[in-house]
Amino acid sequence: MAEDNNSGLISSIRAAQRLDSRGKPTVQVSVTTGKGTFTALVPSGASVGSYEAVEIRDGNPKAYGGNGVLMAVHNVQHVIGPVLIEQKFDVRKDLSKIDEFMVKLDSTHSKQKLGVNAILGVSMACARAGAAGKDVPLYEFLRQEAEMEPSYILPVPFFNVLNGGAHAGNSMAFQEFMIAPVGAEDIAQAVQVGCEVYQELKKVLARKYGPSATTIGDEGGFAPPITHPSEALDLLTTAVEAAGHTGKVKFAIDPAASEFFKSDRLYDIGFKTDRPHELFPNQLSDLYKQLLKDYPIILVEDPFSQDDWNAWAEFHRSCAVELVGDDLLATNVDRMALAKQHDACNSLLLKINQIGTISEAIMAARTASKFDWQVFVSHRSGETTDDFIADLAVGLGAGHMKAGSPCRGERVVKYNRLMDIEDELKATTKTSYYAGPKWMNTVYAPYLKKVLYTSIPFHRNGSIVIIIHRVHINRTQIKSNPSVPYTTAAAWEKEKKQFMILVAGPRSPEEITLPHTV
Ligand SMILES: C=C(OP(=O)(O)O)C(=O)O
Repeated sequence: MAEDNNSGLISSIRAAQRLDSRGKPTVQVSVTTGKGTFTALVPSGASVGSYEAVEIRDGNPKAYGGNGVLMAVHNVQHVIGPVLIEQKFDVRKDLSKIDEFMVKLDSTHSKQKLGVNAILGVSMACARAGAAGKDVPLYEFLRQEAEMEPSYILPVPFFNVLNGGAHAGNSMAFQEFMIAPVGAEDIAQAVQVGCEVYQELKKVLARKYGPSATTIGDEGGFAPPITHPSEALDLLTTAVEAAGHTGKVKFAIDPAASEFFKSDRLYDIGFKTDRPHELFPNQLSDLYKQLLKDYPIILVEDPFSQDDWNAWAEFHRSCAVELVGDDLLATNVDRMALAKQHDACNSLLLKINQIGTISEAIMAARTASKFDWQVFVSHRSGETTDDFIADLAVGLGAGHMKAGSPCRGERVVKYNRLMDIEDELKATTKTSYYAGPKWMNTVYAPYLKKVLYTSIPFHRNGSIVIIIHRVHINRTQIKSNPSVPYTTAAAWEKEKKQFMILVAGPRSPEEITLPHTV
């Protein structure tokens, strides 16, 4: 019994200043229990939204240009650590209590007193210690914390292969151009497809712009000398074709529009050049709609600034695409409630350091489910070699995750972890599947009433295809059995009398025509 207690009780919490992928200091936290010592590293963003929790930097110009995090390290070791240990929390079952305790200890809305970089490190390390205490993998621990179904969805990886915006020194205003191998069979194949397209893209860029165009941005994507988004999407189209993966790969964009929003409601997509190119929200919206028409884009993140509610709502009303709120939502349930009121989006970008504790991130994911939104798990541009978010994406059954390009250690560590999890799950009798079209339930829109968990809706032959993993029927949550997907209209015809399902991704059933075969 004593040993059992030791598995969950914290005996020490230590912190140290380490580096992130931009060579900027970050916080490392190590939590020790009877099961060992469990360490976590905290990520950091560049395009940081106004509603994010606040990280503490020392501001001493003589050390790391003011970016040191010794104060946050001090807060972990001398403020949070001692009182948390005193509480005798059991990390196996008390993660939400631990997180709540730290939130109260900080007492500010944005965690600016102790620093989100201090609090998050403790929360992550405690989750790891909790998993070890329960003798389960981290994804399983997080799944239980989130009270998810006991089946495992391996997320579609969204590789950010062309970088712009605040993440690269080129003239491209839009921050991210992602490829999503939705047509792969499993994670291993998705990673292979992503890598093959990435390598072809490198050759295409070298041929077109010379070898210097293959230098990379903060997230490991290339940063060629291009300015218009259609140039980027043409390059992706060519690379996908050259890699022989046409049809298997869809695209996603993150303009990160708060970065080029000007106070007078204008967006300047020339902001990285000496020639301003200012657009009103409706003009920017038209540009996106044209891109959606011309390319197989299945997801758009932050197309407008974080407070431009009208632009978000209008775009959401008029476009059948996964519309993700990043700066807009800041992984914050209050912001999510506001967005729901405005009907501004249909998907949550989930970044753990935007909110600052794992329990609050899980609550944001659960709130997204309640709203019938998608959850898109995300890294930060200033990442670390910590692979925590791969387990989180599986634990939450999020269906998709972005962690940059398949290049640079801090990015590939997440994709490698997903492949490890997949291998591990395949070796068990547990139900697991890749959130790609192999498991697609293709159904007729008029019969769709409420989907709780889908993968990303995507276009095929001019129609929108939705993968349904979990649905609500008369308020009862049921799982679609992944081994028996509704692959034909006839199969669905049989089931539709029992199932009333509502489309979560696209705007409304009326706007959708679905094909009836996979
Ligand atoms: C990952 C992103 O970048 P950053 O971490 O700089 O916010 C993003 O904007 O989605």
